[in-house]
Amino acid sequence: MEQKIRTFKRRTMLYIPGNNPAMLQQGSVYGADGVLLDLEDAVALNQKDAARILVSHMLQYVSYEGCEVTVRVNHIDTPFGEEDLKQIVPLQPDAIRLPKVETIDEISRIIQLVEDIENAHELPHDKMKIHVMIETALGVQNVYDIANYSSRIDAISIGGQDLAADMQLVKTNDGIGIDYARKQIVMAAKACKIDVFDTVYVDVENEEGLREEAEYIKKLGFTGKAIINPRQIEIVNEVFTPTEKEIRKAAKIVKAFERNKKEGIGVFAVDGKMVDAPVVQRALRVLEMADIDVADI
Ligand SMILES: CC(C)(COP(=O)(O)OP(=O)(O)OC[C@H]1O[C@@H](n2cnc3c(N)ncnc32)[C@H](O)[C@@H]1OP(=O)(O)O)[C@@H](O)C(=O)NCCC(=O)NCCSC(=O)C[C@@](O)(CC(=O)O)C(=O)O
Ligand SMILES: [Mg+2]
Repeated sequence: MEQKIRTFKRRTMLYIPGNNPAMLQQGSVYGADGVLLDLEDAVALNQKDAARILVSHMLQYVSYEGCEVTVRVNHIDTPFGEEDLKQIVPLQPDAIRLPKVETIDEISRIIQLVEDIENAHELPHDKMKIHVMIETALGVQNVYDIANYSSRIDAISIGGQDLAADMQLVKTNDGIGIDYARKQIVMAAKACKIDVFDTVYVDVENEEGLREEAEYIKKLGFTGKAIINPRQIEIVNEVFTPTEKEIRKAAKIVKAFERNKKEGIGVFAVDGKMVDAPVVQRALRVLEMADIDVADI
């Protein structure tokens, strides 16, 4: 299977309401790895057209340098979804994020429409990536087939607020109700070798709670997390950035691996712990996340 894991950082993706010019203008200055310009649930129904126009202007005239720019469009079956795609796709943001995808039929219709629009504008099909959001019980059941549908899908994410609503549960800070879905979605992403993003943490004032949740979802295997406020960036970035200790350990493993490889040794011990190929692979990932070139260690 084609290897699709991205090599650059995607720790934090900051949602910005698509009808808020000030927030849209300054969204990339806070240090998030990406911005999510939102036409969907952050925008009231009577603001949908205005938001689409504003986001289109921002994509053309604001420099989001250093940030991955993703636009979340409305669902294809709403009165706004098709027009969102018609206006946004020609501007080719780095990615579009598709909310509440539930079936292969939906994803196939959306990708067909995206590619029809690209054809009409003589645009390539391999530049703008597609992120799929899983936000309903049916979506969770179909997640692997959806994620695996097209090589343009390079990330999936869980929408915890909508999923909790669909499951008719009260979303608690410990995330128990959506835990199965988180794990299922991570596993589907890993099987497809694509990135996977966690849902937002809505309690903006609760820094400790955010840190705990970020640490938990990192352990589950998430690539990063959607966030809603600039104050959340530093905490999540920190959790997803390797510590000095982790970097030193990873460098030691990789160096030992290089030494042993020359002598034909594939399994050995570092500080009393067995090291074999998967351990080396994880150590390399730590160095990659810390922006350290193996040649420099
Ligand atoms: C939460 C709050 C109201 C708090 O307001 P506050 O007023 O207390 O904010 P303050 O901290 O005081 O702001 C200090 C300074 O930062 C600026 N500033 C704040 N937020 C900024 C920002 N986002 N972007 C750029 N700038 C920002 C602000 O303008 C000010 O600038 P300045 O005046 O110059 O000092 C505000 O942040 C906000 O609206 N957030 C975005 C909410 C949003 O997009 N929701 C939809 C996406 S979720 C969803 O749909 C669920 C999901 O689909 C998703 C999934 O999980 O993926 C699912 O189903 O789960
Ligand atoms: Mg949602």
